[in-house]
Order: sequence, then C-alpha cells, then structure tokens
Amino acid sequence: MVHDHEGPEDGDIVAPSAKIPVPAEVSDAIRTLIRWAGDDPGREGLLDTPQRVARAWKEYCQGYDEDPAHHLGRVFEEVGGYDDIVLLNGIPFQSHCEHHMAPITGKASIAYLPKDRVVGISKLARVLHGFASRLQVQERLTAQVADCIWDKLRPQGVAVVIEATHGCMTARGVRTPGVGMVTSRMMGVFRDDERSRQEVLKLMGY
Ligand SMILES: Nc1nc2c(ncn2[C@@H]2O[C@H](COP(=O)(O)OP(=O)(O)OP(=O)(O)O)[C@@H](O)[C@H]2O)c(=O)[nH]1
Ligand SMILES: [Zn+2]
Repeated sequence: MVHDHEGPEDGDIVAPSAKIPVPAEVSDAIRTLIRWAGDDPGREGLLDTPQRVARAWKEYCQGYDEDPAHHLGRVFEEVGGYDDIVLLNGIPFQSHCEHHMAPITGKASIAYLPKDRVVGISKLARVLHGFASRLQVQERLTAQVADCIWDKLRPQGVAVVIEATHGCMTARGVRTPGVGMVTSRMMGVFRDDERSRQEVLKLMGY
C-alpha cells in the first residue's frame, strides 16, 4: 500500500496517532470529500488536512483495535464483605454515530451489584471508551457495556444509563440542539426487582 510521506520533523511535539502512516487512498478520499463539499483541497490551509483527518478518525475509532472485555480480566474477590451497589457515575464519553459519523457526546452511569468479585473501578470507564470508540448507535453502546460487565463479572445486577446529544441532530438535519437521548439497560436484580432499580436510579441522580 502506498503511504503519503508527510511525517513529523525531529523535535516536533506529536500525538501518538500522528506517527501512523496514512494510506494514499485514504487521504485521496478526504481530498475528494473536501472538493465535493465545495473547497479546494490544494489551497495552503487544507494541504495537511487529509492526513490530520485520517489520523483523527483512527483515534476516534481506536476501539476497533481492542476487546473491551479484556479490561475486566483482573478481578478482586476479597473486598471486606462489601456486598452493595458499586457505581461509576456520570462518566463523560465521546462516540460517533454510525449513520452520519457525527459526534455523540454524553455521560454514562455504570453500576453493578457484585456477587463474588469486583473490578478496578477505572476498568468500567475503559469498557465504555472501548465500545464508544467505534461507529455506534446509542442503544447498542448501552447494551454492549452492560452485557460485557454481566458476562465477565457474573454480578447480581448491572445498570447502565447513558445520556447523550447527537451532533447529527444539532449541527445538521433537524437542527435541534440541547436535546438529550437517554438509554438504559437493566439486568439481573435491577431488571427484576423494582426497589433495587429505584435505588440504583436514585444513586445515579434520576
Ligand atoms: N435510534 C438511534 N437513532 C440515531 C442514533 N444516532 C443517530 N440516529 C438517527 O438515525 C436516523 C437516520 O435516519 P435517516 O432518515 O436514514 O437519515 P437522515 O435523512 O440523515 O435523517 P435526519 O437526521 O432526520 O435528517 C436519524 O433519525 C438520526 O437522528 C442513535 O444512536 N440511535
Ligand atoms: Zn447520526
């Protein structure tokens, strides 16, 4: 595959993704898009844009390079008898919708009721980012995060609530900013037991 030879100079401060070579067919496609949108990809300000856009998309979509379930591989079975809800509340995330490749920006609240194992709390956010860093619909993202925790931790319950705004609804199309889409997935006791569901929703601030 042919690569464009526009790399960082010695001494430049570069993001890790800047080192990824961009195949010529990818930068050509972005040049075509710029032209189709009405601008001149040959003008000075746009010369490096195809490489930047390509590398930005590699970064937005870096979840394709990982299996988020791996983050839940290290569990702790001794937690001093703790047997109540664990909640990571309001985790900010960014994703992109699979229909328009426009940003989805939101917050996720992820809770589980452990049975015999807990996980390092940062790992819940890592699972979220792993699935969010792909082309998504919010419903699937919500379900994938919940299913992953359910499968790997075998807890008594999992609750995931995601609230997000969709760039495809604000910057284009219906142009309705400020509207949040809310999705939730309740599993185990949070699905079957009304009091447990109310308790976790209250902890999340709903
Ligand atoms: N359910 C769901 N819909 C989404 C999500 N992200 C974007 N959409 C919607 O996907 C739909 C795609 O509809 P289409 O009619 O095929 O595309 P469109 O003509 O660009 O639609 P408009 O956005 O209404 O202009 C739109 O209604 C979007 O609002 C998501 O995460 N979940
Ligand atoms: Zn969209």
